[in-house]
Amino acid sequence: MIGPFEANGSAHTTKKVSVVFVLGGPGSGKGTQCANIVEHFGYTHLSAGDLLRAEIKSGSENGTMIQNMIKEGKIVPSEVTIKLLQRAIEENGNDKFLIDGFPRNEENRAAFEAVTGIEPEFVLFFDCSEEEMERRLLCRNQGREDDNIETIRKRFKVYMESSLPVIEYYNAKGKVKKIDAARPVGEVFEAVKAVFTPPSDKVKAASWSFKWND
Ligand SMILES: Nc1ncnc2c1ncn2[C@@H]1O[C@H](COP(=O)(O)OP(=O)(O)OP(=O)(O)O)[C@@H](O)[C@H]1O
Ligand SMILES: Nc1ccn([C@H]2C[C@H](O)[C@@H](COP(=O)(O)O)O2)c(=O)n1
Ligand SMILES: [Mg+2]
Repeated sequence: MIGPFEANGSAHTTKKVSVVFVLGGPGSGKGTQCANIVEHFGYTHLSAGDLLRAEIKSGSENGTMIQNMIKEGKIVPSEVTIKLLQRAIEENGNDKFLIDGFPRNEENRAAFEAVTGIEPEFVLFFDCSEEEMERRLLCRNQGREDDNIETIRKRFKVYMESSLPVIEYYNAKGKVKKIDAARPVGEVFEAVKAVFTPPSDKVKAASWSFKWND
């Protein structure tokens, strides 16, 4: 467990949570793999991008600003995104969260740490070539306003310039679990499972297969 987490900024509400940041380029498969992790390991999936898109739909006062930034592939000010993440964590009964697509830049990272006091347990990093990510985004077909070639290129630039340094920051702290995400979905998930399976369970699984083959 990691904490303390003061979800509403008051000293009275303290929820201890365990957080895994899920990072990787646009289209690397973060959302796809998070759905599998939720099913197998009981985490709650919070996608920063999904929360921002829901905020646009809700007609909030920040909606137009968020929409314009997403269309330009830019990163929304941390204050806005952190509030949405805090609210989602606080309203959820679970204590294990996958935070997908956040922190996206140094400002996101430092502000989240300062406001919540949360250090991620580890960072799951989906490593994939730009060519493969571009192919996937152009086929995604979910009606996202930012899945057009012009915005995709801007998102890649922001990823290289602002998001990779955050991954490097956590790598220097020994917190990054890197996954080769260029393979088919099932193969990627096998690698992901190995990261989430406690070492004691891996020993049990190995001895069962030994007995089976006996
Ligand atoms: N390993 C894979 N092989 C082929 N296609 C994949 C793989 N993983 C995901 N996809 C497909 O690629 C597209 C992008 O995947 P997904 O939405 O999970 O990426 P993402 O990292 O969440 O992207 P974004 O940062 O834009 O939200 C989807 O259409 C998904 O079905
Ligand atoms: N921390 C974040 C996460 C996302 N956004 C904005 C900018 C992204 O291009 C867009 C889509 O995110 P995705 O669904 O691809 O993870 O949402 C942001 O500003 N800050
Ligand atoms: Mg996604």
